[in-house]
Amino acid sequence: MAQMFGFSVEATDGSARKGVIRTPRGEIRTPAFMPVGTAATVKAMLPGSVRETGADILLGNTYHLMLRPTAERIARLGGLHRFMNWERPILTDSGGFQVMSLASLRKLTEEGVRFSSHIDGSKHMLSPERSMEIQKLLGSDIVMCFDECPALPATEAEVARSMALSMRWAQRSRDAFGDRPGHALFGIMQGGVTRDLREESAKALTEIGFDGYAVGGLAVGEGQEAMFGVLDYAPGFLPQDKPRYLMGVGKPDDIVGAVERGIDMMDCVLPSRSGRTGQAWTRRGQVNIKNARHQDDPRPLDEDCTCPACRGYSRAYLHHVFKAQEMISGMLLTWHNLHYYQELMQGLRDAIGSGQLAAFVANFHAQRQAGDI
Ligand SMILES: Nc1nc2c(CCNCC3CCCCC3)c3[nH]c(NCCc4ccccc4)nc3cc2c(=O)[nH]1
Ligand SMILES: [Zn+2]
Repeated sequence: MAQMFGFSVEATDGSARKGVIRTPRGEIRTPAFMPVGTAATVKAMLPGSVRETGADILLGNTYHLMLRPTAERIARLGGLHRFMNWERPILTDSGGFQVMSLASLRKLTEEGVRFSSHIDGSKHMLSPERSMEIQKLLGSDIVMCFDECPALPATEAEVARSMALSMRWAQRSRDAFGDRPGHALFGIMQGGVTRDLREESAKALTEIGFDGYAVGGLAVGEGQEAMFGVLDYAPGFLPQDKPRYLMGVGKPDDIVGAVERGIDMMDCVLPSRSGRTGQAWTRRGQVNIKNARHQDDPRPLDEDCTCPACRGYSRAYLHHVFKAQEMISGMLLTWHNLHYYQELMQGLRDAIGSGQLAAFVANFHAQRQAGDI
């Protein structure tokens, strides 16, 4: 029997679930945070270090890799896992979201999106079929449907039209994906902040049938309150025996709130991107290490953290290497942030497993102070 893709829920606490996704390349403990490896690397991290932080899976991207070095070249070299020396699961986004936020001269039609590369201006096209082909060439374990995420502000009519297009593209993605044992295809729910549209989108995706379902169209500027408002009902519209993936989220408190509302997987550039700019996330809140108040501070970022940055260095040192723009600065803070995010996920998994999520969440908020700590 070809090794399959499967999801099992081990425990629940309210709407939250603790589970595991089984893939031929390894297991993914949920709720899971997926570090982002945009250009076939989690910036400033070796793959072994990403694993040491506790990550079971990381993200790749159709848009960036199709432009450079191209999916065909990566396929010729043995696929993305071999290419970037990460043999565990990889999820790739379908490219639609990045085209709309990064490419120039974009032309959106029923067929797909024509655009010019933000790297060298060359002309490209993405469609459900081409996106499936690229993700297959990359060899990703979890493939995302090619969708359209409407930019805000958008009227309800525009959101409805965009959602309908994404549902037609979801069917075309499903048809083009074919039958690939051990590989998964996830649908992406759209519908903005409108309950009826979200329900309609969930129904359409469930009828097509996917191995997992993402909640898309959020974390696009609507704010945490509106996002949680949607998450109060949207995950419940999706099959409860399949993983639910909230795309592009988020800050630690966004993650906690999403898990409470039934989300199993999340990805965000925040911990790595902000780490490179000197922004550390800790259990007691944020530390902007470039702030002069840290230049004589002998304490670690976080006394309770066991990451290399916190065990080997003072805030004074981290402040220094950021001011001096030394490469080690981004390495240490990225490692710390990814380590903190994975520790948060482990805490959430343990709390759900022991029916203590409410207490965990209360303690999470009680420890956090506003401002720079
Ligand atoms: N298909 C698709 N992708 C979406 C994404 C990209 C998720 N990350 C992919 C990852 C692949 C590798 C390259 C990087 C991206 C989203 N990201 C956000 N918010 C991010 C909000 C944010 C948060 C922190 C910093 C910047 C932006 N909303 C999203 C909605 C959608 C969506 O509906 N459809
Ligand atoms: Zn640390």
